[in-house]
Amino acid sequence: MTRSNPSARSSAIPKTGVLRALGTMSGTSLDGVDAAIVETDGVAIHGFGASAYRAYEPVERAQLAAALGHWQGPQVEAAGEIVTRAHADLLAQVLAEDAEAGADRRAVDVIGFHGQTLAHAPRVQGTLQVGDGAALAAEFNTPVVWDFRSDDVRLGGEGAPLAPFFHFACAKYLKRDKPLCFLNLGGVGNLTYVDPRLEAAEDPGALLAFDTGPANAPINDLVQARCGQMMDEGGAIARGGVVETGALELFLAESYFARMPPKSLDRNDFAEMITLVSELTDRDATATLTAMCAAAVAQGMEHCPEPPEVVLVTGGGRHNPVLMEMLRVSLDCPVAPIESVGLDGDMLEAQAFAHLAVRVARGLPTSCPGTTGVRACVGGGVVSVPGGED
Ligand SMILES: Nc1ncnc2c1ncn2[C@@H]1O[C@H](COP(=O)(O)OP(=O)(O)OP(=O)(O)O)[C@@H](O)[C@H]1O
Ligand SMILES: CC(=O)N[C@H]1[C@@H]2OC[C@@H](O2)[C@@H](O)[C@@H]1O[C@H](C)C(=O)O
Repeated sequence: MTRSNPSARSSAIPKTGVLRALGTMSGTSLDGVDAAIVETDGVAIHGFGASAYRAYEPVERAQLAAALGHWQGPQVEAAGEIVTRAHADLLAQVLAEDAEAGADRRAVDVIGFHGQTLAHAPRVQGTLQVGDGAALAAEFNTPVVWDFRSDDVRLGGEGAPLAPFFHFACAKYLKRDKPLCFLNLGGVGNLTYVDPRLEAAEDPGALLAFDTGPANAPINDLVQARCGQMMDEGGAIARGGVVETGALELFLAESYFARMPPKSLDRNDFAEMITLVSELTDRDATATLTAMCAAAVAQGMEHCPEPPEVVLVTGGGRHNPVLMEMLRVSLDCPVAPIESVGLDGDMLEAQAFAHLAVRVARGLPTSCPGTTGVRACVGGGVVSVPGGED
C-alpha cells in the first residue's frame, strides 16, 4: 500500500546540497519509537525539525521482549512486523504534520530507519535489527536507508555505537573548540569523546566511542519485577536507598570493564547483575543498580585521551536525578543534560540516524576505527528506493 502522503518524494536521493532527513530509532529500552527531522548535508547540521514519539502498546512490548536474543524464527518475524507497523504509524504522523506545517517547504528527502536491535554479538553471530526498510520506502514513496550496522560488523567492527559521527557534527554545530563527551543513558550506556579541534569526524583522534555498560535496562527490569513499575521514575525508589559496595565491586570486576575500547554490548549482556542485588531491599537494590550504571561510566571515562570540558547527557537516564547526582560525584568534570546546550536529549538518537542516512547516501563513512574498532572507515547501510534498491 502506498499512503497518501503529500510530503513524500519518489525520486532518488539528491547527491548534493542540504537534505531534509527523517530519522527513527527504537531503542533497547523497548519503550517506543522516536522520529526526528534534521537538515544536513551529511557533514554539517543546518537545522533541526519536527519530532514525535510513538509508544509500544504493552502487548507489542511483550512480544518484542520475547524476541530479544533470538536471531531467527517466528518470534523474530512477529517482532519485525510490530516494528515496521509502529514505524509506519509514526512516519505517517510526522510526514503529514511536516507537510501541513509549510506548503512551500522542501519534502523529506530520505528516511533513516534504524529498526529494533533484537540480538547483538558482533564477534559471534553478528548483529540483528528487525523491521522492513524496503516496505517503508514503498509505503511512503520515499527512499529509506537502513541496516546501518551489518557492514561495519562484516569488516571487523563492533557495529555500535554509530551515533558518534553525528555527535561530531553536533560539536561543530555547537561551535565547541575543546574536547567534550556525549553520554547516552538508554537501556545501555554509550560514551563518545569528541575532539572538535579536528576537521572531520573520520580524522584519527577526532572520536573515541564505546558502550560504557548497562544503564537503565537492569533498573527497569528490577523495578518491573519487584514493584510493577516501568521505571524508577525520577529516581524515587533509589533515593534514600543505600548502595551495597560489595555488589558494586563484584560488578566492576567484570572483564568487560578491563577491555580497551571500542567495545559494545547487547541489552541483556549484564542481565544476571540483578542477582548481585537479589538479597537487598527494593530501595537498596535500585540504588545499587543505579550506582553500577554511574560507576561503569566513571570507569569508561578513564579512556578519554584528555579530560573533556563537559559531559553532555542524553537519553532517558538524564531524567533520573539520583543517577545524575551519582555521575556528578564520580566524574572529574562538569556533567549536564544536553538541553543545557539547546539540543533535545530525547531525540538525539533519531536525529543521529537522519544524519547518518544522508552520510550513507553520500558515500561518507558512518564508523571508523575509533568508534567501532572497524579496520578502516566504513559507510554501511542499505538504500531502498520506492520500486527497488538504489
Ligand atoms: N523520568 C524518568 N525517571 C527515571 N528514569 C527515566 C525517566 N525517563 C526515562 N527514564 C529511563 O530511560 C529509559 C528510556 O531511555 P531511552 O529512551 O534513552 O532508551 P532507549 O533509546 O530505548 O535505549 P538505547 O539508547 O539503549 O537504545 C526508560 O526506560 C527509563 O529507564
Ligand atoms: C547494537 C545496538 O543497537 N546498540 C545500541 C544500544 O543502545 C545504546 C548502545 O547500545 C549503542 O551502542 C547503540 O545505539 C546507539 C544509538 C548507537 O549506535 O550509537
